[in-house]
Amino acid sequence: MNFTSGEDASQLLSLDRIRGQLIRLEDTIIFSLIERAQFGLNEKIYQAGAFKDELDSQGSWLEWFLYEIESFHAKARRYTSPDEHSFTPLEKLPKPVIGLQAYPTLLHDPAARHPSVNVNSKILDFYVKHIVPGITPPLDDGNYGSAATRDVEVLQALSRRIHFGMFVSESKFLSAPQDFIPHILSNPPNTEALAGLITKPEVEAKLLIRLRNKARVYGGEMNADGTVMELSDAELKARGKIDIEQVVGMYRDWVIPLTKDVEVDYLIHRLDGVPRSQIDAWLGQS
Ligand SMILES: O=C(O)C(=O)C[C@]1(C(=O)O)C=C[C@@H](O)C=C1
Repeated sequence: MNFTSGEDASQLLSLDRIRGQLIRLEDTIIFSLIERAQFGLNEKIYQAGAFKDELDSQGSWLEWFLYEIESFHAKARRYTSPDEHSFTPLEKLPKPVIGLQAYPTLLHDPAARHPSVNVNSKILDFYVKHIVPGITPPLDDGNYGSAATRDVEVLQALSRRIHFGMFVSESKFLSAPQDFIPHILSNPPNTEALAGLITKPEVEAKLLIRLRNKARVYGGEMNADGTVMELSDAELKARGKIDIEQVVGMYRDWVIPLTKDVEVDYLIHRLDGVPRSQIDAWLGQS
């Protein structure tokens, strides 16, 4: 999201605007999966300690890549942007070399910074265990650097998409705080009721249809003369471009559920530090 476009918080937090970002990120995610799918699985790059002599580390080759790339990006202040979350713990990364940009305050700070809304370790886990083996042939082709470079790109895009749940949640909360407050204040917070309030089945259904169509178009092929080749989903998969079912399944089973977890985890802490007078004013709106 361009946070410094000069628009005010209510414009930036419009649900249509945020959903537009989620739709745009679908393109990034599908293209980066297509890029990764060119290479073999290269299982070794995900195994802890497989390169311990070369890297002097017990972590995996991919974790080393994340650390090195994120170290550079941290210097360029990437992780000071409210929609960016590093996979490497922030305290292990270098400080930005230039001053911080002034971002508008869109999120409730204590909720946005709460550790429970950072789901990067879950993203890394499902991506390595379920997505990479689903989209790549089970080969070791030695392209360890190329494969890990693409992995980092997919992971960064997935992380942005899923943590955008905080903006979705803030937008929904501000449009009807009186609906959320009783469930946040109940002891323990009523996570089921909160999940019910943020879930929009019709939006999810449209997303999965759109995603299938996008994956088919972006993974499609043309002849050298530019004519579009009519290929079935199975033929596309056989050509090794992208497995459409894997893309749709990844969103259905992981991306949407984790986005909802982020939304609910953010809401649970949405009233931390908020004065009682403000809560009463919100409740009085009903
Ligand atoms: O668009 C929303 O309202 C969202 O909360 C995002 C999202 C998604 O992950 O795409 C998640 C939950 C809703 O059920 C619908 C869609």
